[in-house]
Amino acid sequence: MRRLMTKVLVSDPIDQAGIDILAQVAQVDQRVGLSEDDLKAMIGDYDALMIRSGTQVTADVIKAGARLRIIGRAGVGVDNVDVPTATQQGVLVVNSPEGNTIAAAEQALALMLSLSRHVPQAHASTMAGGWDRKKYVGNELYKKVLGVVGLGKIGSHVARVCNAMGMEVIAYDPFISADRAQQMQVRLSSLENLFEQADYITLHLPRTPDTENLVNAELLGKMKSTARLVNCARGGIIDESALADALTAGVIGGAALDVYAQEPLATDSPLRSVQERLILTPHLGASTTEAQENVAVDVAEQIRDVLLGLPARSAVNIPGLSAEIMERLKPHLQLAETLGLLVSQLSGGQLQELEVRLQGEFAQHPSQPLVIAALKGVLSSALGDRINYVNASLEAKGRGIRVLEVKDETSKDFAGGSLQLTTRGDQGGHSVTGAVFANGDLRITTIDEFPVNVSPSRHMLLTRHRDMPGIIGQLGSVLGEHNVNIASMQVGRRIVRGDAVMVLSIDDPIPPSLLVTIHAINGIKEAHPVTL
Ligand SMILES: NC(=O)C1=CN([C@@H]2O[C@H](COP(=O)(O)OP(=O)(O)OC[C@H]3O[C@@H](n4cnc5c(N)ncnc54)[C@H](O)[C@@H]3O)[C@@H](O)[C@H]2O)C=CC1
Ligand SMILES: O=C(O)C(=O)COP(=O)(O)O
Repeated sequence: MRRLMTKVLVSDPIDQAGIDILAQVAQVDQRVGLSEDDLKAMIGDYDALMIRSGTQVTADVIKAGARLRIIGRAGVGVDNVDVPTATQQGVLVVNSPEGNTIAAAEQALALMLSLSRHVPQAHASTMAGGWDRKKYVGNELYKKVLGVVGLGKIGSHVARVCNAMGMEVIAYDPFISADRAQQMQVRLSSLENLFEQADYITLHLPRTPDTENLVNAELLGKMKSTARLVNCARGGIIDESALADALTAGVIGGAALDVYAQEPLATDSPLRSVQERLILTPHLGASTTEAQENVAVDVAEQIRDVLLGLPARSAVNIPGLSAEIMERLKPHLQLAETLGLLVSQLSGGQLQELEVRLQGEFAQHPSQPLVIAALKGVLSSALGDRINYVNASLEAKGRGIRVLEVKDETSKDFAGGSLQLTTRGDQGGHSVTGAVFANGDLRITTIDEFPVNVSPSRHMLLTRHRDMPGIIGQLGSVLGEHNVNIASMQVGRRIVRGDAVMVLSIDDPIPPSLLVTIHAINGIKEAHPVTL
Protein backbone atom coordinates (compact mmCIF):
# COMPACT_ATOMS: atom_id res chain seq x y z
CA MET A 1 0.00 0.00 0.00
CA ARG A 2 1.26 3.49 -0.81
CA ARG A 3 2.49 5.40 2.23
CA LEU A 4 1.01 8.86 2.56
CA MET A 5 2.85 9.93 5.72
CA THR A 6 5.91 12.11 5.21
CA LYS A 7 8.90 10.68 7.10
CA VAL A 8 12.13 12.24 8.38
CA LEU A 9 15.09 10.23 9.59
CA VAL A 10 17.32 11.91 12.20
CA SER A 11 20.60 9.99 12.40
CA ASP A 12 22.67 12.17 14.78
CA PRO A 13 21.86 13.75 18.16
CA ILE A 14 19.70 16.81 17.45
CA ASP A 15 18.23 19.29 19.94
CA GLN A 16 14.57 18.59 20.79
CA ALA A 17 13.55 22.05 19.51
CA GLY A 18 14.40 20.82 15.98
CA ILE A 19 12.59 17.52 16.40
CA ASP A 20 9.45 19.38 17.53
CA ILE A 21 9.51 21.49 14.35
CA LEU A 22 9.89 18.43 12.11
CA ALA A 23 7.06 16.71 13.95
CA GLN A 24 4.69 19.47 12.77
CA VAL A 25 4.78 18.01 9.26
CA ALA A 26 6.24 14.52 9.42
CA GLN A 27 6.77 11.30 11.31
CA VAL A 28 10.23 11.70 12.85
CA ASP A 29 12.39 8.62 13.47
CA GLN A 30 15.56 9.15 15.54
CA ARG A 31 18.17 6.44 14.95
CA VAL A 32 21.65 7.46 16.09
CA GLY A 33 24.72 5.33 15.32
CA LEU A 34 23.55 3.62 12.12
CA SER A 35 26.18 1.93 9.96
CA GLU A 36 26.34 2.86 6.27
CA ASP A 37 24.63 -0.44 5.41
CA ASP A 38 21.84 0.20 7.93
CA LEU A 39 21.34 3.65 6.53
CA LYS A 40 21.29 2.36 2.94
CA ALA A 41 18.70 -0.22 3.88
CA MET A 42 16.42 2.32 5.62
CA ILE A 43 16.75 5.52 3.64
CA GLY A 44 14.43 4.43 0.81
CA ASP A 45 11.49 4.99 3.14
CA TYR A 46 12.32 8.62 4.03
CA ASP A 47 11.60 12.02 2.47
CA ALA A 48 14.27 13.83 4.47
CA LEU A 49 17.43 13.08 6.42
CA MET A 50 18.74 15.28 9.25
CA ILE A 51 22.36 14.82 10.34
CA ARG A 52 25.39 16.32 12.08
CA SER A 53 29.01 15.29 11.46
CA GLY A 54 28.51 11.74 12.72
CA THR A 55 26.70 10.39 9.63
CA GLN A 56 28.51 9.70 6.38
CA VAL A 57 26.03 10.38 3.59
CA THR A 58 27.76 8.56 0.74
CA ALA A 59 26.77 8.34 -2.93
CA ASP A 60 25.31 4.86 -2.27
CA VAL A 61 23.16 6.16 0.58
CA ILE A 62 21.82 9.01 -1.57
CA LYS A 63 21.12 6.70 -4.51
CA ALA A 64 19.23 4.33 -2.20
CA GLY A 65 17.04 7.28 -1.11
CA ALA A 66 14.34 6.85 -3.75
CA ARG A 67 12.00 9.34 -2.01
CA LEU A 68 14.71 11.54 -0.52
CA ARG A 69 14.14 15.25 -1.18
CA ILE A 70 16.36 17.00 1.31
CA ILE A 71 19.40 16.39 3.51
CA GLY A 72 19.64 18.87 6.40
CA ARG A 73 23.03 19.31 8.08
CA ALA A 74 22.52 20.81 11.55
CA GLY A 75 25.83 22.65 11.42
CA VAL A 76 28.22 24.14 8.86
CA GLY A 77 30.49 21.53 7.27
CA VAL A 78 28.93 19.32 4.59
CA ASP A 79 32.12 17.39 3.86
CA ASN A 80 30.41 14.24 5.21
CA VAL A 81 27.76 14.53 2.47
CA ASP A 82 28.42 13.59 -1.15
CA VAL A 83 27.01 16.89 -2.41
CA PRO A 84 27.75 16.26 -6.14
CA THR A 85 25.72 13.03 -6.01
CA ALA A 86 22.92 14.75 -4.10
CA THR A 87 22.86 17.43 -6.80
CA GLN A 88 22.79 14.83 -9.55
CA GLN A 89 19.90 13.04 -7.85
CA GLY A 90 18.01 16.30 -7.33
CA VAL A 91 18.31 16.11 -3.55
CA LEU A 92 18.58 19.49 -1.84
CA VAL A 93 21.34 19.89 0.77
CA VAL A 94 20.87 22.61 3.41
CA ASN A 95 22.97 23.62 6.40
CA SER A 96 23.06 26.21 9.15
CA PRO A 97 25.85 28.58 8.15
CA GLU A 98 25.72 30.78 11.24
CA GLY A 99 24.07 28.77 14.03
CA ASN A 100 27.32 27.57 15.60
CA THR A 101 29.78 30.33 14.59
CA ILE A 102 30.23 31.67 18.10
CA ALA A 103 30.47 28.21 19.67
CA ALA A 104 33.25 27.13 17.27
CA ALA A 105 35.11 30.44 17.67
CA GLU A 106 34.92 30.19 21.47
CA GLN A 107 36.22 26.60 21.34
CA ALA A 108 39.26 27.85 19.40
CA LEU A 109 39.77 30.62 21.99
CA ALA A 110 39.36 28.12 24.85
CA LEU A 111 42.00 25.89 23.28
CA MET A 112 44.40 28.81 22.70
CA LEU A 113 44.13 29.83 26.34
CA SER A 114 44.33 26.23 27.55
CA LEU A 115 47.49 25.69 25.51
CA SER A 116 49.06 28.89 26.85
CA ARG A 117 48.32 28.05 30.49
CA HIS A 118 48.50 24.24 30.35
CA VAL A 119 45.01 24.05 31.85
CA PRO A 120 44.25 20.35 31.17
CA GLN A 121 47.71 19.18 32.27
CA ALA A 122 47.69 21.32 35.44
CA HIS A 123 44.19 20.09 36.25
CA ALA A 124 45.15 16.43 35.82
CA SER A 125 48.27 16.90 37.93
CA THR A 126 46.34 18.65 40.72
CA MET A 127 43.60 16.00 40.73
CA ALA A 128 46.30 13.37 41.03
CA GLY A 129 47.48 14.99 44.28
CA GLY A 130 50.19 17.27 42.87
CA TRP A 131 50.81 20.99 43.42
CA ASP A 132 53.19 21.87 40.62
CA ARG A 133 53.32 25.66 40.12
CA LYS A 134 56.70 25.71 38.38
CA LYS A 135 56.07 23.17 35.65
CA TYR A 136 52.97 24.98 34.42
CA VAL A 137 54.30 28.49 33.93
CA GLY A 138 52.57 29.73 30.78
CA ASN A 139 52.55 32.59 28.29
CA GLU A 140 50.28 35.58 27.67
CA LEU A 141 48.37 36.14 24.44
CA TYR A 142 48.70 39.91 24.89
CA LYS A 143 50.99 41.47 22.22
CA LYS A 144 51.53 38.13 20.50
CA VAL A 145 50.92 37.57 16.79
CA LEU A 146 47.87 35.50 15.90
CA GLY A 147 47.71 33.93 12.41
CA VAL A 148 44.17 33.12 11.25
CA VAL A 149 43.92 30.76 8.27
CA GLY A 150 40.43 31.23 6.80
CA LEU A 151 38.95 34.62 7.69
CA GLY A 152 35.29 33.62 7.27
CA LYS A 153 32.55 33.74 9.89
CA ILE A 154 34.38 31.84 12.63
CA GLY A 155 37.85 33.18 11.76
CA SER A 156 36.59 36.78 11.86
CA HIS A 157 35.01 36.33 15.30
CA VAL A 158 38.27 34.87 16.64
CA ALA A 159 40.16 37.78 15.04
CA ARG A 160 37.81 40.34 16.64
CA VAL A 161 38.13 38.86 20.13
CA CYS A 162 41.91 38.45 19.84
CA ASN A 163 42.27 42.03 18.65
CA ALA A 164 40.42 43.08 21.77
CA MET A 165 42.83 40.97 23.85
CA GLY A 166 45.70 43.01 22.46
CA MET A 167 47.02 40.53 19.91
CA GLU A 168 48.29 41.52 16.48
CA VAL A 169 46.20 39.61 13.97
CA ILE A 170 47.39 38.51 10.54
CA ALA A 171 45.44 36.24 8.20
CA TYR A 172 45.69 34.11 5.11
CA ASP A 173 42.51 33.80 3.04
CA PRO A 174 42.76 34.01 -0.74
CA PHE A 175 39.07 34.91 -1.01
CA ILE A 176 39.06 37.97 1.27
CA SER A 177 39.96 41.44 -0.01
CA ALA A 178 42.62 43.53 1.72
CA ASP A 179 39.92 46.21 2.37
CA ARG A 180 37.66 43.78 4.17
CA ALA A 181 40.60 42.53 6.23
CA GLN A 182 41.61 46.10 7.08
CA GLN A 183 38.08 46.84 8.34
CA MET A 184 38.66 43.98 10.78
CA GLN A 185 42.08 45.35 11.75
CA VAL A 186 43.71 42.32 10.20
CA ARG A 187 46.73 42.33 7.91
CA LEU A 188 46.65 39.80 5.06
CA SER A 189 49.73 37.65 4.63
CA SER A 190 50.92 34.70 2.55
CA LEU A 191 50.48 31.27 4.12
CA GLU A 192 54.26 30.80 4.49
CA ASN A 193 54.73 34.22 6.12
CA LEU A 194 51.91 33.56 8.50
CA PHE A 195 53.44 30.26 9.61
CA GLU A 196 56.83 31.96 10.05
CA GLN A 197 55.60 35.02 11.98
CA ALA A 198 52.73 33.85 14.16
CA ASP A 199 52.95 32.87 17.82
CA TYR A 200 49.51 31.28 17.60
CA ILE A 201 47.95 29.85 14.45
CA THR A 202 44.26 28.97 14.25
CA LEU A 203 42.61 27.21 11.29
CA HIS A 204 39.10 28.19 10.15
CA LEU A 205 38.86 27.00 6.57
CA PRO A 206 36.85 24.15 5.02
CA ARG A 207 38.32 20.80 4.11
CA THR A 208 38.40 20.53 0.31
CA PRO A 209 40.72 18.68 -2.10
CA ASP A 210 42.79 21.92 -2.11
CA THR A 211 43.16 22.12 1.66
CA GLU A 212 43.83 18.44 2.39
CA ASN A 213 47.15 18.12 4.26
CA LEU A 214 47.72 21.84 3.68
CA VAL A 215 49.58 21.95 6.99
CA ASN A 216 52.32 19.42 6.27
CA ALA A 217 55.83 18.79 7.64
CA GLU A 218 57.28 21.58 5.49
CA LEU A 219 54.85 24.22 6.75
CA LEU A 220 55.15 23.02 10.36
CA GLY A 221 58.92 23.36 9.92
CA LYS A 222 58.47 27.08 9.24
CA MET A 223 56.78 27.72 12.61
CA LYS A 224 58.64 29.29 15.52
CA SER A 225 59.67 26.58 17.99
CA THR A 226 57.46 28.31 20.59
CA ALA A 227 54.43 28.75 18.32
CA ARG A 228 51.16 26.89 18.93
CA LEU A 229 48.67 25.54 16.42
CA VAL A 230 44.90 25.19 16.92
CA ASN A 231 42.51 23.34 14.62
CA CYS A 232 38.78 23.63 15.24
CA ALA A 233 37.95 23.55 11.52
CA ARG A 234 38.29 20.15 9.92
CA GLY A 235 40.46 17.09 10.27
CA GLY A 236 42.59 16.23 7.30
CA ILE A 237 43.77 19.83 6.83
CA ILE A 238 46.75 18.98 9.05
CA ASP A 239 48.94 15.96 8.30
CA GLU A 240 48.50 14.25 11.69
CA SER A 241 51.67 12.11 11.60
CA ALA A 242 53.75 15.15 10.63
CA LEU A 243 52.18 17.06 13.54
CA ALA A 244 52.88 14.23 16.01
CA ASP A 245 56.52 14.19 14.83
CA ALA A 246 56.84 17.99 15.06
CA LEU A 247 55.49 17.97 18.63
CA THR A 248 57.65 15.08 19.76
CA ALA A 249 60.79 16.60 18.21
CA GLY A 250 60.02 20.04 19.69
CA VAL A 251 59.77 21.67 16.23
CA ILE A 252 56.70 23.60 17.45
CA GLY A 253 55.55 24.76 20.85
CA GLY A 254 52.19 23.01 21.09
CA ALA A 255 48.95 22.10 19.38
CA ALA A 256 45.28 21.73 20.24
CA LEU A 257 42.91 19.80 18.01
CA ASP A 258 39.15 19.42 18.02
CA VAL A 259 38.80 17.66 14.66
CA TYR A 260 40.56 14.71 13.03
CA ALA A 261 41.13 13.14 9.63
CA GLN A 262 39.15 10.17 10.82
CA GLU A 263 36.49 10.48 13.52
CA PRO A 264 36.27 9.08 16.14
CA LEU A 265 40.06 9.38 16.45
CA ALA A 266 41.62 5.94 15.96
CA THR A 267 42.95 4.34 19.15
CA ASP A 268 46.31 3.82 17.42
CA SER A 269 46.53 7.39 16.01
CA PRO A 270 50.10 8.75 16.32
CA LEU A 271 48.55 11.76 18.09
CA ARG A 272 47.59 9.61 21.08
CA SER A 273 51.23 8.85 21.79
CA VAL A 274 52.34 12.49 21.95
CA GLN A 275 53.05 13.04 25.66
CA GLU A 276 53.41 16.80 26.02
CA ARG A 277 52.12 20.06 24.62
CA LEU A 278 49.08 18.54 22.91
CA ILE A 279 45.41 19.01 23.82
CA LEU A 280 42.74 16.91 22.11
CA THR A 281 38.96 17.38 22.32
CA PRO A 282 36.39 15.11 20.63
CA HIS A 283 34.87 17.51 18.00
CA LEU A 284 33.19 19.75 20.55
CA GLY A 285 33.35 23.04 18.60
CA ALA A 286 29.60 23.22 18.02
CA SER A 287 28.65 21.52 21.27
CA THR A 288 27.09 24.32 23.27
CA THR A 289 23.44 24.33 24.30
CA GLU A 290 22.95 27.60 22.46
CA ALA A 291 24.54 26.44 19.19
CA GLN A 292 22.73 23.11 19.22
CA GLU A 293 19.38 24.82 19.61
CA ASN A 294 20.26 27.35 16.88
CA VAL A 295 21.34 24.80 14.28
CA ALA A 296 18.52 22.35 15.08
CA VAL A 297 15.84 25.03 14.69
CA ASP A 298 17.48 26.57 11.61
CA VAL A 299 17.77 23.28 9.75
CA ALA A 300 14.49 21.72 10.94
CA GLU A 301 12.62 24.83 9.73
CA GLN A 302 14.23 24.45 6.32
CA ILE A 303 13.37 20.75 6.12
CA ARG A 304 9.78 21.51 7.16
CA ASP A 305 9.48 24.28 4.55
CA VAL A 306 10.90 22.17 1.73
CA LEU A 307 8.56 19.29 2.61
CA LEU A 308 5.72 21.81 2.38
CA GLY A 309 6.93 22.91 -1.05
CA LEU A 310 8.50 26.17 0.11
CA PRO A 311 12.08 27.29 -0.59
CA ALA A 312 14.99 26.77 1.82
CA ARG A 313 17.06 29.73 3.04
CA SER A 314 20.50 28.05 3.13
CA ALA A 315 20.68 25.63 0.24
CA VAL A 316 24.21 24.42 -0.39
CA ASN A 317 23.60 23.04 -3.87
CA ILE A 318 21.45 25.66 -5.57
CA PRO A 319 23.73 28.67 -5.81
CA GLY A 320 22.07 32.05 -6.10
CA LEU A 321 18.61 30.76 -5.17
CA SER A 322 17.96 31.96 -1.65
CA ALA A 323 14.47 31.84 -0.16
CA GLU A 324 14.31 35.63 -0.37
CA ILE A 325 15.05 35.57 -4.12
CA MET A 326 12.62 32.69 -4.70
CA GLU A 327 9.88 34.69 -2.99
CA ARG A 328 10.65 38.00 -4.71
CA LEU A 329 11.01 36.48 -8.17
CA LYS A 330 8.23 33.91 -7.85
CA PRO A 331 6.21 35.00 -10.94
CA HIS A 332 9.40 35.62 -12.94
CA LEU A 333 10.69 32.13 -12.14
CA GLN A 334 7.27 30.74 -13.04
CA LEU A 335 7.43 32.58 -16.36
CA ALA A 336 10.93 31.26 -17.11
CA GLU A 337 9.83 27.70 -16.34
CA THR A 338 6.65 28.02 -18.40
CA LEU A 339 8.50 29.47 -21.40
CA GLY A 340 11.08 26.67 -21.05
CA LEU A 341 8.34 24.04 -21.12
CA LEU A 342 6.69 25.75 -24.08
CA VAL A 343 9.79 26.23 -26.23
CA SER A 344 11.00 22.67 -25.59
CA GLN A 345 7.70 21.30 -26.89
CA LEU A 346 8.02 23.37 -30.05
CA SER A 347 11.59 22.25 -30.67
CA GLY A 348 11.98 18.65 -31.74
CA GLY A 349 15.28 16.81 -32.12
CA GLN A 350 18.49 17.25 -30.21
CA LEU A 351 18.75 20.50 -28.27
CA GLN A 352 22.22 22.04 -28.49
CA GLU A 353 21.81 25.55 -27.15
CA LEU A 354 19.45 27.59 -25.01
CA GLU A 355 19.68 31.35 -25.11
CA VAL A 356 18.11 33.17 -22.16
CA ARG A 357 17.59 36.83 -22.97
CA LEU A 358 16.67 39.22 -20.16
CA GLN A 359 15.16 42.33 -21.70
CA GLY A 360 14.38 45.76 -20.22
CA GLU A 361 13.69 45.61 -16.48
CA PHE A 362 14.15 41.83 -16.48
CA ALA A 363 17.87 42.48 -16.96
CA GLN A 364 17.99 43.98 -13.47
CA HIS A 365 16.98 40.71 -11.81
CA PRO A 366 19.66 38.18 -10.84
CA SER A 367 19.96 36.03 -13.95
CA GLN A 368 21.17 32.76 -12.44
CA PRO A 369 17.84 31.74 -10.85
CA LEU A 370 15.98 32.64 -14.06
CA VAL A 371 18.39 30.55 -16.14
CA ILE A 372 17.96 27.60 -13.75
CA ALA A 373 14.15 27.93 -13.91
CA ALA A 374 14.24 28.09 -17.73
CA LEU A 375 16.44 24.98 -17.86
CA LYS A 376 14.12 23.18 -15.45
CA GLY A 377 11.21 23.95 -17.79
CA VAL A 378 13.13 22.93 -20.91
CA LEU A 379 14.28 19.63 -19.42
CA SER A 380 11.12 18.67 -17.59
CA SER A 381 9.23 17.81 -20.77
CA ALA A 382 11.84 15.06 -21.28
CA LEU A 383 12.73 14.20 -17.69
CA GLY A 384 9.48 14.89 -15.82
CA ASP A 385 9.60 15.10 -12.05
CA ARG A 386 13.22 14.00 -11.91
CA ILE A 387 14.34 17.51 -12.84
CA ASN A 388 14.31 20.28 -10.24
CA TYR A 389 16.11 23.48 -9.30
CA VAL A 390 18.90 21.43 -7.74
CA ASN A 391 19.95 19.37 -10.74
CA ALA A 392 18.74 21.41 -13.75
CA SER A 393 22.13 23.03 -14.56
CA LEU A 394 24.02 19.79 -14.05
CA GLU A 395 21.60 17.79 -16.24
CA ALA A 396 21.87 20.42 -19.00
CA LYS A 397 25.65 20.27 -18.82
CA GLY A 398 25.59 16.47 -18.88
CA ARG A 399 23.53 16.63 -22.08
CA GLY A 400 25.94 19.05 -23.71
CA ILE A 401 23.38 21.88 -23.83
CA ARG A 402 25.16 25.20 -24.09
CA VAL A 403 23.51 28.01 -22.15
CA LEU A 404 23.88 31.59 -23.33
CA GLU A 405 22.76 34.44 -21.16
CA VAL A 406 22.11 37.85 -22.72
CA LYS A 407 21.07 41.04 -20.95
CA ASP A 408 19.51 43.83 -22.99
CA GLU A 409 18.50 46.69 -20.71
CA THR A 410 17.63 48.95 -23.66
CA SER A 411 14.58 46.90 -24.70
CA LYS A 412 11.35 48.75 -23.88
CA ASP A 413 8.62 46.29 -24.95
CA PHE A 414 6.89 45.99 -21.53
CA ALA A 415 7.02 48.05 -18.35
CA GLY A 416 8.45 45.16 -16.32
CA GLY A 417 10.64 43.94 -19.16
CA SER A 418 10.44 40.55 -20.83
CA LEU A 419 12.20 37.22 -21.02
CA GLN A 420 12.99 35.47 -24.28
CA LEU A 421 14.10 31.86 -24.61
CA THR A 422 15.57 30.62 -27.87
CA THR A 423 16.49 27.03 -28.59
CA ARG A 424 18.93 25.88 -31.24
CA GLY A 425 19.37 22.26 -32.20
CA ASP A 426 19.89 19.79 -35.01
CA GLN A 427 16.38 20.57 -36.33
CA GLY A 428 16.70 24.37 -36.19
CA GLY A 429 15.32 26.47 -33.40
CA HIS A 430 12.37 28.24 -31.85
CA SER A 431 11.91 31.26 -29.71
CA VAL A 432 9.28 32.40 -27.22
CA THR A 433 8.98 35.60 -25.20
CA GLY A 434 6.91 36.35 -22.14
CA ALA A 435 6.26 39.05 -19.57
CA VAL A 436 4.98 39.41 -16.01
CA PHE A 437 2.24 42.01 -15.67
CA ALA A 438 1.92 44.29 -12.64
CA ASN A 439 -0.75 42.06 -11.07
CA GLY A 440 1.59 39.04 -11.38
CA ASP A 441 -0.19 37.56 -14.44
CA LEU A 442 2.02 35.81 -16.98
CA ARG A 443 1.72 36.51 -20.67
CA ILE A 444 3.27 34.87 -23.72
CA THR A 445 4.10 37.78 -26.02
CA THR A 446 5.86 36.27 -29.02
CA ILE A 447 6.17 32.83 -30.57
CA ASP A 448 9.03 32.74 -33.03
CA GLU A 449 8.83 36.03 -34.91
CA PHE A 450 5.06 36.46 -34.33
CA PRO A 451 3.58 38.80 -31.71
CA VAL A 452 0.78 37.24 -29.59
CA ASN A 453 -0.86 38.03 -26.26
CA VAL A 454 -1.76 34.77 -24.59
CA SER A 455 -2.13 33.65 -20.96
CA PRO A 456 -0.48 30.27 -20.55
CA SER A 457 -2.96 27.46 -19.92
CA ARG A 458 -2.53 23.76 -19.11
CA HIS A 459 -3.34 22.45 -22.62
CA MET A 460 -2.60 24.39 -25.77
CA LEU A 461 -2.28 23.81 -29.48
CA LEU A 462 0.15 25.90 -31.50
CA THR A 463 0.13 25.86 -35.27
CA ARG A 464 2.24 27.44 -37.89
CA HIS A 465 0.22 27.96 -41.03
CA ARG A 466 -0.40 30.07 -44.08
CA ASP A 467 -2.68 33.03 -43.32
CA MET A 468 -5.62 32.31 -45.68
CA PRO A 469 -9.41 32.37 -45.49
CA GLY A 470 -11.13 29.34 -44.00
CA ILE A 471 -8.19 27.77 -42.20
CA ILE A 472 -9.27 28.85 -38.71
CA GLY A 473 -12.80 27.56 -39.31
CA GLN A 474 -11.52 24.22 -40.54
CA LEU A 475 -9.31 23.74 -37.49
CA GLY A 476 -12.17 24.76 -35.19
CA SER A 477 -14.55 22.22 -36.75
CA VAL A 478 -11.98 19.39 -36.64
CA LEU A 479 -11.46 20.02 -32.91
CA GLY A 480 -15.23 20.26 -32.34
CA GLU A 481 -15.82 16.96 -34.16
CA HIS A 482 -13.36 15.32 -31.75
CA ASN A 483 -15.02 16.91 -28.73
CA VAL A 484 -12.02 19.14 -27.90
CA ASN A 485 -13.34 22.35 -26.37
CA ILE A 486 -11.57 25.59 -27.30
CA ALA A 487 -11.27 28.09 -24.43
CA SER A 488 -9.57 30.85 -26.44
CA MET A 489 -7.91 31.39 -29.76
CA GLN A 490 -5.44 33.89 -31.10
CA VAL A 491 -3.61 34.44 -34.35
CA GLY A 492 -0.30 36.19 -34.74
CA ARG A 493 0.94 37.29 -38.14
CA ARG A 494 3.38 39.77 -39.52
CA ILE A 495 2.09 40.16 -43.06
CA VAL A 496 -1.34 39.54 -44.49
CA ARG A 497 -1.54 36.14 -46.24
CA GLY A 498 1.98 35.33 -45.16
CA ASP A 499 3.07 32.88 -42.47
CA ALA A 500 1.18 33.00 -39.16
CA VAL A 501 0.87 31.25 -35.81
CA MET A 502 -2.34 30.23 -34.10
CA VAL A 503 -2.49 29.63 -30.36
CA LEU A 504 -5.46 27.73 -29.00
CA SER A 505 -6.10 27.20 -25.32
CA ILE A 506 -8.05 23.98 -25.06
CA ASP A 507 -9.73 22.17 -22.20
CA ASP A 508 -8.45 18.71 -23.09
CA PRO A 509 -5.21 17.26 -24.47
CA ILE A 510 -5.06 16.52 -28.20
CA PRO A 511 -5.18 12.78 -28.94
CA PRO A 512 -2.38 11.65 -31.36
CA SER A 513 -4.88 10.55 -34.05
CA LEU A 514 -6.37 14.07 -34.10
CA LEU A 515 -2.94 15.56 -34.62
CA VAL A 516 -2.63 13.59 -37.88
CA THR A 517 -5.97 15.06 -39.06
CA ILE A 518 -4.82 18.59 -38.12
CA HIS A 519 -1.59 18.17 -40.07
CA ALA A 520 -3.65 17.17 -43.11
CA ILE A 521 -5.53 20.51 -43.21
CA ASN A 522 -4.46 22.49 -46.24
CA GLY A 523 -2.16 25.37 -45.21
CA ILE A 524 -1.12 23.95 -41.78
CA LYS A 525 2.67 23.62 -41.78
CA GLU A 526 3.30 22.63 -38.17
CA ALA A 527 1.05 21.71 -35.24
CA HIS A 528 2.40 21.30 -31.71
CA PRO A 529 0.28 20.15 -28.78
CA VAL A 530 1.66 21.77 -25.62
CA THR A 531 1.08 20.85 -21.98
CA LEU A 532 2.21 23.36 -19.37
N1 LIG B 1 34.77 22.08 15.27
C1 LIG B 1 33.52 22.26 15.03
O1 LIG B 1 32.66 21.68 15.68
C2 LIG B 1 33.09 23.19 13.95
C3 LIG B 1 33.83 23.33 12.82
N2 LIG B 1 33.41 24.16 11.82
C4 LIG B 1 34.26 24.27 10.63
O2 LIG B 1 34.91 25.53 10.65
C5 LIG B 1 35.27 25.91 9.32
C6 LIG B 1 34.98 27.38 9.07
O3 LIG B 1 33.59 27.63 9.19
P1 LIG B 1 32.96 29.08 8.85
O4 LIG B 1 33.84 30.14 9.38
O5 LIG B 1 31.55 29.02 9.28
O6 LIG B 1 33.04 29.05 7.28
P2 LIG B 1 33.15 30.29 6.28
O7 LIG B 1 32.74 29.77 4.95
O8 LIG B 1 32.44 31.47 6.83
O9 LIG B 1 34.70 30.60 6.26
C7 LIG B 1 35.66 29.79 5.66
C8 LIG B 1 36.74 30.70 5.12
O10 LIG B 1 37.81 29.87 4.63
C9 LIG B 1 38.33 30.51 3.48
N3 LIG B 1 39.09 29.56 2.68
C10 LIG B 1 38.65 28.65 1.78
N4 LIG B 1 39.69 27.99 1.24
C11 LIG B 1 40.81 28.48 1.81
C12 LIG B 1 42.18 28.20 1.66
N5 LIG B 1 42.61 27.28 0.81
N6 LIG B 1 43.06 28.90 2.41
C13 LIG B 1 42.63 29.84 3.29
N7 LIG B 1 41.33 30.16 3.46
C14 LIG B 1 40.44 29.49 2.73
C15 LIG B 1 37.11 31.05 2.78
O11 LIG B 1 37.46 32.09 1.90
C16 LIG B 1 36.28 31.56 3.94
O12 LIG B 1 36.53 32.92 4.20
C17 LIG B 1 34.53 24.93 8.42
O13 LIG B 1 35.42 23.92 8.02
C18 LIG B 1 33.49 24.32 9.32
O14 LIG B 1 33.11 23.04 8.89
C19 LIG B 1 32.29 24.92 11.94
C20 LIG B 1 31.52 24.83 13.06
C21 LIG B 1 31.84 23.93 14.15
O1 LIG C 1 29.17 22.58 11.96
C1 LIG C 1 30.24 22.00 11.76
O2 LIG C 1 30.91 22.11 10.72
C2 LIG C 1 30.75 21.10 12.80
O3 LIG C 1 31.86 20.63 12.66
C3 LIG C 1 29.91 20.75 13.94
O4 LIG C 1 29.83 19.35 13.98
P1 LIG C 1 28.74 18.61 14.88
O5 LIG C 1 27.40 19.09 14.41
O6 LIG C 1 29.01 18.99 16.28
O7 LIG C 1 28.92 17.15 14.62
